[in-house]
Amino acid sequence: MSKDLIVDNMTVRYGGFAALDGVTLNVPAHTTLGLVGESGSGKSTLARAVAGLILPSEDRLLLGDRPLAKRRSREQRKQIQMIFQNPDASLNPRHTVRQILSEALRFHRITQGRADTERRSLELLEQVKLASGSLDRYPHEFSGGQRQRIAIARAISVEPALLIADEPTSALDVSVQRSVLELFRDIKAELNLTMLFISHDLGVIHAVSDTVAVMRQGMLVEVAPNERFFAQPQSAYGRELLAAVPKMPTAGGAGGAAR
Ligand SMILES: Nc1ncnc2c1ncn2[C@@H]1O[C@H](COP(=O)(O)OP(=O)(O)OP(=O)(O)O)[C@@H](O)[C@H]1O
Repeated sequence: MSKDLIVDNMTVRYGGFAALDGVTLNVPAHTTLGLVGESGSGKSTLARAVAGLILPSEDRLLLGDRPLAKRRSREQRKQIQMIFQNPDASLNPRHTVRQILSEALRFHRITQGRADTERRSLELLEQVKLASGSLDRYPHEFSGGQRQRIAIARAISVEPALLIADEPTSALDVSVQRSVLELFRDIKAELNLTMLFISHDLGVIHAVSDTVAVMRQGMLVEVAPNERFFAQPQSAYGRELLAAVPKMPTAGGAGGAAR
């Protein structure tokens, strides 16, 4: 079940340096927050801290009405799944797709028994538009876009409340990027997910986000509804980012079409 994400005053320090400096944001259930900002602004740090992969120095973090513990329980780990720029980060190269999916399904007790796991694995492949024959293949036998689809199948297999995608299309070429963005749009609609979607590419952010958050030097400088941000950014830095894009995609282009 999809849930609101509430990040209240989150700070992450590396030594004396605050990579994340008192970030507060709210992602309502069933919506996608697109997080944009230059390299080093703290986007991945925020994603990793929300996912529980790094420990914030200070914060209050809620998913639904439940605070997330510093040491996450199995249930809490299940509720937040993450997709990385490089799908290989979450795919064991020595495991077939069947093993990758069944391991996640069994660990989080989503399915019971071999037949149930097989049935659900096939459903997942269909959901991410991969052929059923993919189950017996290894990650290296797929293209980069297909591997990202396997990583997405693995992430949604455990029925998360929140999906975090950190530059999930940045390593893909443009045509593949578009089809993976369409997949994100489809699964968000089908599964009613809450999503935190990170990209330095404003076209991608325009395509997937309900709300846009702009990050700079570990702080949020603007949070606005998608249309409003792209029509009239309020922050000087938001205006700078938009001005740096040669030409925004039109309704028929990658941005508009994948919405
Ligand atoms: N483990 C670490 N130790 C020390 N500093 C770190 C560590 N991880 C990140 N940083 C620093 O924290 C800041 C934010 O990094 P982060 O990766 O979150 O930025 P980002 O916006 O995701 O950048 P990019 O778009 O390049 O991935 C950067 O200055 C980075 O050098």
